Amino acid sequence: MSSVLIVDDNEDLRFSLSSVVRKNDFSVETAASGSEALEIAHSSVIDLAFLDIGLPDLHGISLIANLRQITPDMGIVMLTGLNDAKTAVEALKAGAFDYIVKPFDMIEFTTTLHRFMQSRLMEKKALIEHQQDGEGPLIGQSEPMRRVRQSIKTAASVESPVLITGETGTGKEMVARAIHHEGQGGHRGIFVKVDCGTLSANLVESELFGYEKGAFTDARSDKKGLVEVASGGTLFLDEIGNLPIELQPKLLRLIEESTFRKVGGLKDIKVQLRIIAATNSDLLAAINAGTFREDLYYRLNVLPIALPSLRERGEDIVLLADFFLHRLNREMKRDIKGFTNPATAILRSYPWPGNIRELRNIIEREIIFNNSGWLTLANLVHRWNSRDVELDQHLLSLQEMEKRHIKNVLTRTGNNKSQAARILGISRTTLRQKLASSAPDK
Ligand SMILES: Nc1ncnc2c1ncn2[C@@H]1O[C@H](COP(=O)(O)OP(=O)(O)OP(=O)(O)O)[C@@H](O)[C@H]1O
Repeated sequence: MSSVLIVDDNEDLRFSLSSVVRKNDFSVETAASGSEALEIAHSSVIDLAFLDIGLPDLHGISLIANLRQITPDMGIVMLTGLNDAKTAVEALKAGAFDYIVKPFDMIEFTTTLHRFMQSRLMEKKALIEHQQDGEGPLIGQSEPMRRVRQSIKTAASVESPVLITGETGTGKEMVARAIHHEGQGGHRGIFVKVDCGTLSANLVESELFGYEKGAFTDARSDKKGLVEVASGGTLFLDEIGNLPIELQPKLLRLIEESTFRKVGGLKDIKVQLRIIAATNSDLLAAINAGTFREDLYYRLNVLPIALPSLRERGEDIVLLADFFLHRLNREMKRDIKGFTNPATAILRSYPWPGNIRELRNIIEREIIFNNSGWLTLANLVHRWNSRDVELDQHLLSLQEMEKRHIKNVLTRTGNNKSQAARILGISRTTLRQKLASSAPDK
């Protein structure tokens, strides 16, 4: 939830404006004086402040400068008196986003509030533009996926942390995005992803929490961390098992107390955000190995969602394959008709160690090299390097050979089962069993 600050010495106005802000799903703080406002700005992440021009201790215009020193991109809307065009202009020059002339009605106030929040959302989205892939519908009707959908609904309706587990490529990030979009955060805030596995301990800390000017040699100015960028939205911590142990207490504090400190910072900053973590490693084993804190694990694991592997998802495999084919056809301006029957059988029996990501990539490659209009997945067969799969293949072909051989012998003997059994070297009962198990539809 984004945060709004109302600064006015009139208590009634503070009360009515803050209830309008709350009704619009933003969180709100109020201050009756300039000094109170500065105190709040020091200790909370504020997106937008409405400032009365005539405060008891400070002129509104000087307060703009002071607030902007603390949070350079805080949006400020000046509440000016009638016929005070000069102050309004001064406020805009000092960096205010807009001004509203008193007495104003609540529609004007709400419109200004939304106009600013909308532009703030766009700015934040631009900051993390490179992260916007991974959007799209969550495909799947299998029983395990129905349960996952139910968990997404539950998670979206509360604010507690969520821990998503599952093999690589099973859709952990997609599920995290779905929770964000269905939940509160989706209306107002943004989804910020941090890959804990790709940065060194030092970098993760400043990337996550930001730093203050002078925190280290290169820190020539303050830098916002991703926690602050995600304020009002969702922070997605991917590969949480790789979060350096020395940073784990800082994350625990963020979850438990909703506060953090920038690198080199002396004050605690309050922030409202939703935390979703994901991992494909065994966190309990990491706890035993001393690389993951048990208290953090239990704090994150309030709402666990375990994603099934693709091979456990039955008919979803074919649904997903059709979905990717359809989408890639459109994106690549191709007109591939579908999968051949043997290719569909391969889709169902391949173990998909790389799960949905692997399925998508294979289909994409097949489309690129396809000239016939139907995907055969011929390359996939060659690429199968898993021994189990090869074994499965041989077993399947042996079964097939046995079936054909029995059929041949029966034809030669005019369907005489006793004679056929003798030739085959098996009993009549075994022959009957084999015939039953290789019935035409099997
Ligand atoms: N249910 C789904 N429907 C459609 N596409 C999906 C689904 N689940 C995953 N995908 C697609 O599969 C790919 C991998 O998904 P995602 O990145 O969410 O997996 P992950 O579990 O987070 O992977 P990793 O563990 O490697 O980070 C993405 O391209 C995603 O769009």
